[in-house]
Amino acid sequence: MIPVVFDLDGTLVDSVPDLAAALNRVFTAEGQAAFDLPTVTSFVGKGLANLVARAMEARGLDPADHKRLAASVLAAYEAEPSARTRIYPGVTGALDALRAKGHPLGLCTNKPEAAALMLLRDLGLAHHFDAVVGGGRIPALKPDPAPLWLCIRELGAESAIYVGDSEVDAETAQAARLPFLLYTEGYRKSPAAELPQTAAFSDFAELPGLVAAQL
Ligand SMILES: O=C(O)COP(=O)(O)O
Ligand SMILES: [Mg+2]
Repeated sequence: MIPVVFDLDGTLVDSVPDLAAALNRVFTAEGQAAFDLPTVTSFVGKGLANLVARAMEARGLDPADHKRLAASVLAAYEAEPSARTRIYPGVTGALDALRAKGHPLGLCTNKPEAAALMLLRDLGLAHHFDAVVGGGRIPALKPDPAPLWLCIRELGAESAIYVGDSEVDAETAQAARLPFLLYTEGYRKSPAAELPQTAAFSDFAELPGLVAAQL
């Protein structure tokens, strides 16, 4: 049975409140103003180091401080990755239904892998996934398709259906030439119709049917 591989932030979970808490803890300690949630949301998608770079740019900080600030934000995030993070409605039921049909499930996120694993464990999602590839495992990040292919290989497969929420995910699937199912309620910046996609859904109850339609 073909595997289904999921993105994490903005697809399975709304994690921005914890990302914002970690970012703001470090930035306010530096004497900088805190960011609101929509602004932090606009920084998400290409990993935590990139999120910190975008935040530094917004506050006009010296890029020479990036390594130090990125390490501080990662430490703050790893200390509390899940307290404010919520699973989107219907996710658990959809994962159960796909597994019951025999689909191996994978997770491919740009979030640093250790933090992603902590988050999955804290929210009781870890047991659903047969392979998890996060940021830092290999040098490449999505939209480079290499992390997605690594996840698919770890599932013992040569193809998959990819499910994500963002421009980065759509580009990743396109580069990999794999079917892409777009979750429309995540952190996408442009209109859903503008992203290359196989199909889109706004409710996880629709996902098992959409996957079945690809077979
Ligand atoms: O960490 C990010 O920037 C985005 O993470 P994602 O790949 O799970 O959406
Ligand atoms: Mg995402």
